[in-house]
Amino acid sequence: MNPLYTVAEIRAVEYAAAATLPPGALMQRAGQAAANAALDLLPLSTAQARVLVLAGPGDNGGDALEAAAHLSYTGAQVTLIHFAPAEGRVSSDERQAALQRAKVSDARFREVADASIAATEWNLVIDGLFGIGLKRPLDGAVRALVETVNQLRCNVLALDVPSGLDADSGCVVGPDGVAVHATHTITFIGNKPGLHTCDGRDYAGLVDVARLEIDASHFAPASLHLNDVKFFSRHLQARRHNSHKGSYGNVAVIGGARGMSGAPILAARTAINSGVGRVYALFVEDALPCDPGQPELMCRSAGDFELNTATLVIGPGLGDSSAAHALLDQAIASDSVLLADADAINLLAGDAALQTRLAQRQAAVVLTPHPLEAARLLGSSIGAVQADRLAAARTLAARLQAIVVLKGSGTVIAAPDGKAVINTTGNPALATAGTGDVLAGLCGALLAQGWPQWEAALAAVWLHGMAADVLVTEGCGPIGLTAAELIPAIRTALNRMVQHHAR
Ligand SMILES: NC(=O)C1=CN([C@@H]2O[C@H](COP(=O)(O)OP(=O)(O)OC[C@H]3O[C@@H](n4cnc5c(N)ncnc54)[C@H](O)[C@@H]3O)[C@@H](O)[C@H]2O)[C@@H](O)CC1
Ligand SMILES: [K+]
Repeated sequence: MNPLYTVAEIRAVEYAAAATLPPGALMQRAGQAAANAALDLLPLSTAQARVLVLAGPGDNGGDALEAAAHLSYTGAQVTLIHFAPAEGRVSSDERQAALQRAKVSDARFREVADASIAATEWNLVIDGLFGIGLKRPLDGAVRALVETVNQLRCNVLALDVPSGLDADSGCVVGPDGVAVHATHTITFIGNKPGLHTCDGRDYAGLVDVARLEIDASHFAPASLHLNDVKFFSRHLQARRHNSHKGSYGNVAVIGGARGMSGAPILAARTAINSGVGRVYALFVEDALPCDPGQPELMCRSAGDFELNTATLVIGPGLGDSSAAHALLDQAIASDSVLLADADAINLLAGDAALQTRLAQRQAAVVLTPHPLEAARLLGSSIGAVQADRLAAARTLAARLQAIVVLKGSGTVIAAPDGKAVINTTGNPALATAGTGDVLAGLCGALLAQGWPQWEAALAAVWLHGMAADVLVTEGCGPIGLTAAELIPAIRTALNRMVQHHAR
């Protein structure tokens, strides 16, 4: 189910597989797969197609050379920019063989200066500059070339990884780095986390995996996957006729410092629209008498509530007052399932003893930090969290013995045992105020309806992103989508999924 592999794991598979195959077989298969992917992106009559192939100094360049030779035999007009290995470095044997094949093909080798890159109407660019062997930021002539290619308006097919992107972390390498902006990526042997999180989604475009016919026995079990409905679909249960509101749990959202009452309202509205039997909106200060837009919510002062009677979603607009701190303390001490978001995470970051007690809780805990909140908890910086989002989420999950949902492009969900998932739904419409409150309310709703914490987190993140994706296709975003608009879209997505999956 959509496993993801680190560079070290891919190298191990490659090493084991290569030992059982004729020399060069994997590169030849990669080149053939790349050519096939390129043909899918070209006009039917390839004779007129102009293809620019960039071949770097390593084996990623070898894949590009193989692909260039194949494409030239289809009649495409292939221009090849070839970077030889740096002085003192030798080509692998398979790369040398690929170079010979490209040289005897109809592909035309050109220097960058003679290729009229910016002035030509290319049908496709193939990026085979660097793959998983990238070691440092792109600079010099290669950087200038990538900047020129990024100005072109045609499709760009990256081989294995868009050059300049780190395959493990999804970061563009370097403080002021550049990377190829691909519209499509064909990645080899196995899928890679860096194509799906941090900058990855912006640079990789549509990702396809070419396994290169490697036998399954060479792959170790993966601890990292892309999110998939199959991971949580068995919890999408049809409702029984003989049920009542007590059958679907209680959620209490705790937050709403002065001036911040919208945050718990958004979370609470999401919870009631996601199927919870009873939802309380609890305010640390100045409780609203009711929510006229959602009168089903019970609005109360947080201090008067018996915390053991509901799944607790604490944090939206909670603030950092001593009353807020005391509420978090009591919530952690309660026996209830607990989701901590936003200000609850900030308060936790400043109180090591509370973190220890959170880690020792018997009842389930889910945390939903964005990168800054995660950085506060880790005592690091946003830059450090984003540089390795998987490590940040896994470290927090292990330390706090909680499911951690590290939000952002390619949200990472991590468990204390190290397993992790990267989400695939969602889009930049979610980069607006209140969407985190909606996610917290949705996840709390699933927890209150009896979902285990891991599956609740996976489903909540998936549905939240899917609702945004549907709204964008309807023209409600990505510009100007509001968090409240997600709520009915989440309800529709949840009901459709239950209709589809439940027995
Ligand atoms: N070896 C094999 O069996 C296979 C390799 N494959 C391809 O090989 C790739 C990995 O090949 P390599 O390990 O040679 O690595 P790359 O081709 O990604 O690049 C490594 C080369 O680039 C240099 N380099 C790294 N960063 C640089 C930078 N910023 N500026 C200038 N030079 C830089 C390195 O010194 C090295 O010479 C994969 O991504 C994949 O595309 C595939 O063909 C599958 C099979
Ligand atoms: K590449």
